[in-house]
Formats: sequence, structure tokens, C-alpha cells
Amino acid sequence: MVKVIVAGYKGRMGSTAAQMVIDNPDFELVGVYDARSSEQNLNEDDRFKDQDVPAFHDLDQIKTDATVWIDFTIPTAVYENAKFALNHGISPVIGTTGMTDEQVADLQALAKDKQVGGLIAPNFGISAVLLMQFAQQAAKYFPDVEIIEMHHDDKIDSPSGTAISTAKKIAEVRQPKQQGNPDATETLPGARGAEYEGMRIHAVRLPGLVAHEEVMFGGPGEGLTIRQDSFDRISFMTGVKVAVEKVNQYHELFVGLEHLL
Ligand SMILES: NC(=O)C1=CN([C@@H]2O[C@H](COP(=O)(O)OP(=O)(O)OC[C@H]3O[C@@H](n4cnc5c(N)ncnc54)[C@H](OP(=O)(O)O)[C@@H]3O)[C@@H](O)[C@H]2O)C=CC1
Ligand SMILES: O=C(O)C1=N[C@H](C(=O)O)C[C@H](O)C1
Repeated sequence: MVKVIVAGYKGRMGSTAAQMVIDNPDFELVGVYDARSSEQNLNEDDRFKDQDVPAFHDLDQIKTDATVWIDFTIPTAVYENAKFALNHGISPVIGTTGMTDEQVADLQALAKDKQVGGLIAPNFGISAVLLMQFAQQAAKYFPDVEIIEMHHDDKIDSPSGTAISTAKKIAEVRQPKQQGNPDATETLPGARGAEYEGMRIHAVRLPGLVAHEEVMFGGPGEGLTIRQDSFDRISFMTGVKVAVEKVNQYHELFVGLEHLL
């Protein structure tokens, strides 16, 4: 039985993850955490009325025998949450996006020091993991690329963690290139999107969307578009489940679900 605490349990992803843990006979939900909530028990939340699980709202108050910490919170909270988990020998399974490269490196060093396993996955969806792998493969032959990520309009961070991760994976194999016309100008600032090593990333925010990404490649006389869609947040739960099952076996903090698949 894997004992799990879920941080950000009131949010879109945290509540979905808490339900996944409750529904899985091999997992036990032993705590929930949300710094902005004042509930003492999960059963005070209408969606979880029959669950008797302690709810915490201050890191210092948390007393738990959890071995896995699932985190779907906000960019400004996740680093301290992950540090807390690692310092208490709890394996973090982090879906929250928006950490800096320095913060990730710090957490990896801490995990190694504490010999605690963990995972940071910018996307737990299998379609997104495959899209990133296919895009990396294509970039060897097509150095001209535009990444377009599309999300619901409540999303805080942009570009998405998945888009940044896609760009990093492409940059590992792509011959360095500043794309487009060197004399190009923007009549409206930002028209060409964000820049990562000469590639452009565009962030679309619209009600009705969940999480979607297209990677467009162009070459002389041809093009290739790779697209993935998360139509429902359930799409992320396969990956979260795998991570919860496996993460305690390791003694280092991985970045990317592919390391545990
Ligand atoms: N890796 C993946 O596969 C996926 C990652 N994500 C990422 O997960 C994160 C959450 O997304 P989503 O569920 O849509 O966002 P939500 O805004 O719905 O949920 C975030 C929750 O965290 C709470 N919160 C705020 N501060 C803290 C804190 N200090 N400690 C604990 N909880 C806190 C929020 O409370 P309040 O509402 O009161 O502010 C809210 O309930 C984002 O970073 C998103 O990019 C999303 C989908 C998939
Ligand atoms: O905020 C979201 O919704 C999502 N966030 C992650 C990201 O930033 O890549 C993963 C997925 O795209 C959904």
C-alpha cells in the first residue's frame, strides 16, 4: 500500500489526483494540503464528503506517514513544497509547472543528498510524452520549428511547462539556428511569440480548451505537424499512477515521465 499526500487538492488537477488515489486499491490517501484552505478534514469538501483524511494548510503542521507527495499547486509554492517532502523522506511526484532551472537543479541535489526518489513531470499525459519524443526525432531533419501550446484561460504560467520541455528536447539535437528573416520587425510587439534558442513558442489561452500542443516543422517544399490533445484531466492520471507506484524505488529526482515508463 502506497501512502500518499496530495498538495493542491482543491484545484482542478489536485482534486482529480486525490480521486485517483482514493479509487486505487493499492494507494491510500493519508493527507491533503492546501496553503489557502482552512479545512481540517477532506470531508469538509463537498466532493469528498465520505473521506476521513486530515487536511493541512501550513507546511510546519504536517505530520504524516506518507511516502509519496503529489503536487499540483502553483509556481510560487511548488519549490518549498518539494523541499519539505524531500527533507522529510517523502518522494515528490510533481506536476506543477513554472519552476526555474536553478530550482530544479537544487531539488535534484537535495534528493541525491537525502537519497530520496522523485519525479518532476511537465506533462503526465502519454500523448504529450510521445509528442516530445517524436518532435525531438523530427528536429534532427527539420531545424525550423514553431511550438504552439493551447490551454484553458485559467492557466497561470506561460509558456506551458510542456512547451518549454519540448523546446529543450529539440534544442538537444537541432543544429543551432536563428529562424526567420534576420531583418524581420514586429509591428505589434510579441507577434512572433517567445524565443528559445532561435525557435518560437506561442501560447494560446481560450475557455473550452484543456491542454493541447502542436509542433510545426517546415523545410524546403514540405512541412510536418505533430499534435497532441488532452481533452480531459483524466488523461494525466495514467502517468501520475505509474509515478506513485514506482517513485519510491529510486534515490534520485528525475525530470520527465519517460524515465519511469
Ligand atoms: N504535469 C502535468 O501533467 C500537469 C500539470 N499541471 C500543472 O499543475 C498545476 C496546477 O494546475 P491546476 O490544477 O489546473 O490549477 P488550480 O489553480 O486548479 O489548482 C492549484 C491549487 O493549488 C492551490 N494552492 C495555491 N497555493 C498553494 C500552496 N502554497 N500550497 C498548496 N496549494 C496551493 C490553489 O488554491 P487557490 O485556488 O486557493 O489559489 C489551487 O487549489 C499548474 O502548475 C499546471 O501547469 C496541470 C495539468 C497537468
Ligand atoms: O495548466 C495546465 O492545464 C497544464 N499544465 C502543464 C504544462 O504547463 O505543460 C501540463 C498540461 O499542458 C496542462
